[in-house]
Order: sequence, then structure tokens, then C-alpha cells
Amino acid sequence: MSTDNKIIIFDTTLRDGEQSPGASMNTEEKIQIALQLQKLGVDVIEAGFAAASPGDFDAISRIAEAVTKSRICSLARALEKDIKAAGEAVSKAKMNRIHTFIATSPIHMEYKLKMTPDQVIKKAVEAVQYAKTFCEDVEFSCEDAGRSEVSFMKEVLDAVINAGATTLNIPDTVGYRLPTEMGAIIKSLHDFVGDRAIISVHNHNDLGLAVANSLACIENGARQVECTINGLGERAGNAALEEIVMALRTRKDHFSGYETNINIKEIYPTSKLVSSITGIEPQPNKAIVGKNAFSHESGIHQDGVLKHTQTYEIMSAKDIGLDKNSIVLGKHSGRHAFKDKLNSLGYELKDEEINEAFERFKILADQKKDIFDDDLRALVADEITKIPQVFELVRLQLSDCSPGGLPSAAVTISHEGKEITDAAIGNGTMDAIFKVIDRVCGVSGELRDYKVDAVSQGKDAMARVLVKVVFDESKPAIMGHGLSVDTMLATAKAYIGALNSYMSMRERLRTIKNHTSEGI
Ligand SMILES: CC(=O)SCCNC(=O)CCNC(=O)[C@H](O)C(C)(C)COP(=O)(O)OP(=O)(O)OC[C@H]1O[C@@H](n2cnc3c(N)ncnc32)[C@H](O)[C@@H]1OP(=O)(O)O
Ligand SMILES: CC(C)C(=O)C(=O)O
Ligand SMILES: [Mg+2]
Repeated sequence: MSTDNKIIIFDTTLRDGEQSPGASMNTEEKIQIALQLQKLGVDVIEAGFAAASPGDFDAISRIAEAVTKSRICSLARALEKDIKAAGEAVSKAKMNRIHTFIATSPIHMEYKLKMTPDQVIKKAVEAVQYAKTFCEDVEFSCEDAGRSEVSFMKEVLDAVINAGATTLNIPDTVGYRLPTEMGAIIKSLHDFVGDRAIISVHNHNDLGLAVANSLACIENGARQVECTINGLGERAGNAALEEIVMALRTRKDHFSGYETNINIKEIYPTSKLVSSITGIEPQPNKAIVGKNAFSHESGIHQDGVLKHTQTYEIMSAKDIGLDKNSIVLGKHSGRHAFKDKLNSLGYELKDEEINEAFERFKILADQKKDIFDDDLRALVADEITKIPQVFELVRLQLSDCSPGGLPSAAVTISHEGKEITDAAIGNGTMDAIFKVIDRVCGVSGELRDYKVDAVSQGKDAMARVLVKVVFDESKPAIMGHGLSVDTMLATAKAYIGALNSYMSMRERLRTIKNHTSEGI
């Protein structure tokens, strides 16, 4: 690997990431994440801010002992007590670093620190010198560099290099800068510093530009990027590690020669671990690790991806440690994806069966947000076991299920090309449904059994209703089943299904009798 273009990945999930409201982690959880970051291959782990609390100090010390392949670092203000705590916390690490900082922007110096620029330079130098008494590797940050004067930063950087700083971090603390501006700042500082120290960047995402700014900085001489898993961090977060790494890798044509030590197969497991520990899930459409990052919902895309993944994918889900991409069936899906999904569930249907099941799937997808495998199995079972539709339910309308009201049901049923509409009152809604169907169809069924269960998960799960009905006392009870997101509609469908089975059975018996009497 060319050392010139090696990009040092500095992960600050455990420090800046933890500054995300609600992301506090306990020591055991931090150790678990640190070990995973080591597996991911990050070069430097900023494990916390040792002076912040005894818990932070303890977590950093324990991580320093547990992790051997990544450098362990603690943040510290430009204050002796902070630096001492940081130095002690990282002392047991195989490779350690102290990261000290002070703000260099006019607004921070005047209002927050209440210091003159000269006092800031003096503090910065003293901090680096003191940090050097604990470890060789000292990083210095010009906090709020994005709003600092470049000429002043050059003075500060020159002074801290002479004091022994080995990495100079240029944070856009409030995420104010645009990529071209950050690129220009880094170019100017890199030209000034030369090979006296490594230039690092630390971009915040207030304008959604943290990753774009980090990439622009790399192109202009930065050789360390500070970032977090899932882009966690103060306010709108930090630059997301996974996005920077995958951009460098996927656009190698542009970022020619740049390399990181990241084992990209560990990206997804790391993201999952961080979200499960912090309870902060990346937004579904978040690049690389969002739930939808490798999912395809629309038919044209699904068809393309099934024919050749790269029609709609610039990275492979497998690369980042995900099992595979996913084809999510929904209202925008087409036949290719539908058929592929059925094949994967083990169904080999004829084209016309697929077409019919597909039409019913589209109707279902309009009513239901998530279509689960069990929904599809139920649809297909319905299709395969389909019996001739002597009576077909066209419409069902229910009214007044309130206590003391008169439950009634109105139906439109199609029979031999005609639509018949009628209504009935019952002892309950179901009774009204059965009564009106009996009346329209000219039968009198007696319900012997009724079962309803949810086909899949969620509040909008489809209901599968099973009925057992006797239409003729001399014949056994006939089963019927109905599927719908609405239980009463499924009930009506089940009853009509049983009736259709009865009609087709009667028809078969009649044919057999006729054949027998004709002597066959
Ligand atoms: C951009 C960043 O992410 S910076 C890192 C942010 N992280 C944290 O703040 C970690 C958690 N923080 C804490 O636990 C606490 O703020 C502590 C323990 C660090 C300090 O707590 P306190 O001593 O009570 O001070 P408090 O946080 O209220 O105020 C900060 C003080 O540090 C000063 N200060 C801020 N940055 C620096 C610096 N880099 N170097 C020296 N002094 C600094 C402020 O001017 C202020 O000083 P003052 O008391 O003289 O006005
Ligand atoms: C302490 C520094 C590096 C920081 O987090 C920032 O400036 O955003
Ligand atoms: Mg920060």
C-alpha cells in the first residue's frame, strides 16, 4: 500500500458519536463496540473524553487494555487536568494517542474561551508539550476550524508542530462549509504544513455535507478522516465511516490509489451492533447501512436487478457483510419479481396461474403495506385450490355494529353474468352476512364451524377465515376459506367459497348421475 495515499480511519463513535443525544453507552457496551471497530480495521479509536467522568475514564482504560490492533485515543481540552486524565487512561494501550484541542475561530475565542488569539496559541503549545510527556503520538485540533481564519490557523499549527504534534485536525465543528471551501482550506494548510505532520479532517453534518466535505479534503491532502459508524454524532452527526470508505472504494476510478485498512465485510455487522446498543437506527434510506440501501421495490428496477444486478446497484450487498440484496414485493412490483419470489418459495406455477395470482397480489398490495411470504403462500394456495366461481362477491357493505343497533349487511353478488344486490338484518354482523348471501343465492346454509387467524404479521395482517357449512342435511359439511385484510370481507368470501364448492360438487354429482344413467 502506498503510504502517500493511505487514508487513516479515525473512528470517534465512542466519543463524538456518544455526544449524540440518547446515545450514552455503558463500559461493557463500549468495549464490545471497540472490539468490533478493531475487527473492522479502524486505525484509531477515539474511546472517549477521559476527564468527562469516572465512567468515561474507566471505559477508555479498559478499551486500552482490550484492543491491541487499533490505536486508542482520548480527547482532552487544552488543560493539564484533562490531559493528565487522557494520558493515564490510554497508558496501557499497545498504541496510544492524546487528542487535545482548543477553538481558533473568532466567535469561540471571544465569547466562549474569553481568550485573545495569542493566549490561545500559548495554551495550544503548552497542551501539546504536556501531552508529549505521556505519549509520542499527539493530535491537535483547531476547534471550529471551518469558521477560523486560515492565516491564524497556520500560526497555531506551526506552533503546535514545533511543540511535537504529529497529527493536525481541522474540524468543521458546526458543519458550515461547502466541499469546495473545505477542499481549499485543506489545500492551503497542507501546502503550508508539508510533510511535517498529517492533516486530519473532522466534518459535521449540519448541512448534510459531512461526507462530501471529507472526500473533498482527502483530494486536497488530508490523510486522516474522523468519522463515526452510522454517522452518529453531536447534532446532525459526523461524517459516516461507511459512506466515506465505500465512496473511496466504489469510485476508485476517481480516488485512484487511495486505500484504507477497513475490512468492508464488517461494515454491516458494526452498524448493526452500534444501532442495537445505542437504540438509534439509521434512517431506512441511509446510504450503505439503511434498511432500504440494497432493497428494490419497483417492478422495473426489480426486473433489471434480476437480469443483471448492476443495472440498479453500484455496490454489492455482500461486500458490506449483508447476506444479499432484497426484492421487496409491494404495489410497484411487476410479474418478473413476483414470479421470482414464488419460485424462491418453491412454487412452479403455469403462466395463467401466475397472472391470476399476480392480479390478486396487486389488489392486496394496494391494501397492505408489507407483503410477507405467508401472504404469498396464502394467495397461491387460494389460486391452486380455486373452484369454479358460480357466485362471486362483488361488494359488501356493513352497517350499525354498535350495541343496540341493527346489524345489517348488503351484498352485490354476480351470478351467470348478472349482478344481484340485496340486504339483510341479522343477530350480529356475521349472521347478517350469511343471511343476505343465502337470500341472494337461494340456499340456506348452516354454519358448523368458524375460525379466523392472521396470515402474517402486523396490524394490517391478512385474515384467513375458515368456515364449515352444511347446505344439505344429507351431505357432509363443506369447507370454505376467504382471505382479506378485512375479517368480515374474508368471512363473506369464505362462505361464498363454501357455497361454490357445494355447487361444483352438486354439478359433478349430476354429471356422474347422467353418465351413469346413459350407461357409461
Ligand atoms: C466540539 C466538541 O465536540 S468538544 C468536546 C465536547 N465534549 C464534552 O464536552 C465532553 C463532556 N463534557 C463534560 O463532561 C464537561 O463539559 C467537562 C467535564 C469536560 C467540563 O465541565 P466543566 O468544568 O463543568 O465546564 P463546562 O463544560 O461547563 O464549561 C467548559 C469550560 O471549558 C472551557 N473550555 C472549552 N474548551 C476548552 C479547551 N479546548 N481548552 C480549554 N478550556 C476549554 C470553557 O471555556 C469553559 O471554561 P470556563 O468554566 O472557564 O468558562
Ligand atoms: C473536538 C473536536 C475534534 C470536535 O469534535 C469538533 O470540533 O467537532
Ligand atoms: Mg465533533
